[in-house]
Amino acid sequence: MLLHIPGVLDNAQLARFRQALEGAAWVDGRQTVGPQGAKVKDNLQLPEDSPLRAELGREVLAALAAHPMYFPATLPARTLPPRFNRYQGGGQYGFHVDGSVMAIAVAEGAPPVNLRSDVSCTLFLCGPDEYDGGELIISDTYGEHEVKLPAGDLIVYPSSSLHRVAPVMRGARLAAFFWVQSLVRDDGQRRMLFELDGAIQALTATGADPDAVLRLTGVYHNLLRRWAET
Ligand SMILES: O=C(O)CCC(=O)C(=O)O
Ligand SMILES: [Fe+2]
Repeated sequence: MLLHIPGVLDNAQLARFRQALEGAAWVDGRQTVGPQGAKVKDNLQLPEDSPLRAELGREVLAALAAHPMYFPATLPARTLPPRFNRYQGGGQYGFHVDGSVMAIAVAEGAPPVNLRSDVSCTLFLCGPDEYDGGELIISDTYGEHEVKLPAGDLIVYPSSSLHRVAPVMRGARLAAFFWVQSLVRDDGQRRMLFELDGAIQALTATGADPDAVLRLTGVYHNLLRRWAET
């Protein structure tokens, strides 16, 4: 499921993020990929251990937790602390598939745990007029989808899809990106749950028969109980 989640960060947050990232020390983005990815990746990232990455990443996670669409869309079990990237001067990331299993630190001194990437996320930090190119192009069974969203908006897409970022020929494209291990591994099941949740919310908001809404809510939870891996 390719899903656009608008308004994750507000203008004040975006202004702070942008100011902090403008002055940041960036490193070669190839540091976080294997040899295949490195052949097609040409961008910059905040260093893995950068305090700025940790601080802004926490703020992104807090904003996501407060957004009504994020939880039903992704059903997060584990999330990679967000990374931040920058493409400029023709920088791009050619077609690739994201790594399926990643190690994430959970607590200081504790051994890392594995995260299975089910959902890939990009949070756009620059508006579409600020740079030329830089579309995130996601290839699935319906063809190729070009995504270039307003600043503060998030795209979520299945980690199983091939995708690329087109060269940025003018300006700079700043984004946060991260992966989620979902409680529900299967994209089709997750999508049905999201649709069902949306329909229940809409019925509730329009004052539908509460008994029918309760029964549908029961179906939602019983499907989630059946499909969730915790
Ligand atoms: O910059 C983006 O939108 C996506 C980056 C990406 O695909 C990756 O780092 O694996
Ligand atoms: Fe990727």
